[in-house]
Amino acid sequence: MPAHFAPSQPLQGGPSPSQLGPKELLIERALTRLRSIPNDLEKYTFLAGLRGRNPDVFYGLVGGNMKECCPIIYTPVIGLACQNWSLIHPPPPESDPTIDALYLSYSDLPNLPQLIGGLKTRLPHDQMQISVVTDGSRVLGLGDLGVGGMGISQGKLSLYVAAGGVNPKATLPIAIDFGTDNETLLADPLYVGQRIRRLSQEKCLEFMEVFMRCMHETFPNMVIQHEDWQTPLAFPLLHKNRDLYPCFNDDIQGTGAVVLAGAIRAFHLNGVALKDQKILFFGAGSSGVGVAETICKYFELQGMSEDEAKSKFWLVDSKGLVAHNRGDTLPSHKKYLARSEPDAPKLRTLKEVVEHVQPTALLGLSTVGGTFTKEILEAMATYNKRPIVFALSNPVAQAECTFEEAVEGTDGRVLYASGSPFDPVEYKGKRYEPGQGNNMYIFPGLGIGAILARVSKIPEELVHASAQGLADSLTPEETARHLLYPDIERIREVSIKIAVTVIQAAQKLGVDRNEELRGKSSAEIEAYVRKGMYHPLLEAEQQAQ
Ligand SMILES: O=C([O-])CC(=O)C(=O)O
Ligand SMILES: [Mg+2]
Repeated sequence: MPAHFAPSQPLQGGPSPSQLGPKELLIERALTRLRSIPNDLEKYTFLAGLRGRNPDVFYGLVGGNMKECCPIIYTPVIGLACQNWSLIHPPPPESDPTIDALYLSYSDLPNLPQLIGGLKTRLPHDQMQISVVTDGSRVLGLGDLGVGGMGISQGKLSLYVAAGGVNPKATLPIAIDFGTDNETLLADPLYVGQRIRRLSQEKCLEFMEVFMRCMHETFPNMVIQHEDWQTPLAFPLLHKNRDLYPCFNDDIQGTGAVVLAGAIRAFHLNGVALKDQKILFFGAGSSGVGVAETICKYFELQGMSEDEAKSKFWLVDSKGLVAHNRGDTLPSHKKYLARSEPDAPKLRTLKEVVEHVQPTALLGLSTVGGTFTKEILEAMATYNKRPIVFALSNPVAQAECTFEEAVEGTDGRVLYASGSPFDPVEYKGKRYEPGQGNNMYIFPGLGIGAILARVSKIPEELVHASAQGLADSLTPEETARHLLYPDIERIREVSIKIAVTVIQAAQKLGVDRNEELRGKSSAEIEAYVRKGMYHPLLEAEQQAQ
């Protein structure tokens, strides 16, 4: 498939929205229409169409109604959209110069310098700020969805705008078609990607090396977010590029940071000293290992030696406890936190490991729904006054347990977070509120901070700073309610706080290139961040960017 551009959909006839009243009225009308649509996928296509036709109204609507709109434009409904991408993705009209989606494939490799270089004149904003790039090989917990991964790139960028205040014109979603190993897509004549098997890891990395170089040469200040790459590509991409370009992997580092922030709160609330925490991970892919290593590093920063910090972690994968003496060859990303105790090879199931370790915290990043059974939850409640249970796999059906199951299994004592949204629960006459440990709390703030500081790269310290910024962003009222994360409706304020923390960390490390911000106080940096943000309700000429 050659590179092609899929611009936003033009309005078909009729008066333009600007003739229909002020933006506030258009937003109210769109919200009323949205609420009248009974089907989730139709709600998604309605909002995607609105984003193309009138970004200000779309972002005004989303920004003012985060709780209601996020589950549609993002997890979980975005998963459904990616699964149905061939039926719903907008066709690429030749004439519209606005680029809303860029598809590339391996056959573009010889022309990448011209193709990417040429974007500079074709894109609507000469200062592109952020791109989210996927190959769709591991979309949420849904597996290989081929070019359907474009939905994720667009969904993440919508949150960059709504939550992080990035100018929508400065965002570029990219899906790279390296084929697919999804049998259903391979057999589907309507599939919009190439119906070929996935290319080798070597070919994908060869392509990505040129891609990253061309992107950086064309847009030197652009932050690139790698999203939903399967583990064997995610780690090499991160390790090869993190010291060369301003880039990060959202599943490894963004998820790592958001879970760390929730864990900092949970460790405080369960009242167990850090040195006595025992953390068990179910799932040892890119997200599981990314989160475990982020929390492990935090323990070191809190004064533990590396070995002591590592001793607090257990990883479980489909073969049981991850251990050096298990008898199989461990992939490199699993080695760092692999155990060595002599009885490790005997522990083959999650239940066996839970009973053996008696963890204070059980974190699920397995993509296998329902694996935190009633028995396991009840066991966690016998070991702990306040058991920490994070069911982080996405979307909803992949969550290791629902919030209701966690509350019932622990008699209401659980400290719970999930990746996808769950409703509050009434149990024995009391109302309980879940936390949503989704990287959406991190990447908009980390990204806008990195963009505004014009960082040359994104070292791990910046990721840790974003987690700290998030953990510090709860209001006294949210803290009193024992919440793990702030209210999602405040996500812009939270992102501003994270951005300031990230900018200051970048200055401390000397990876910032924005001289205008050097020597400024927190309050001055915050004012700068606020001023640099896109506000959908302001007219174009009032926008700073
Ligand atoms: O997109 C989300 O909701 C969180 C995430 O990165 C993933 O599950 O891959
Ligand atoms: Mg992801």
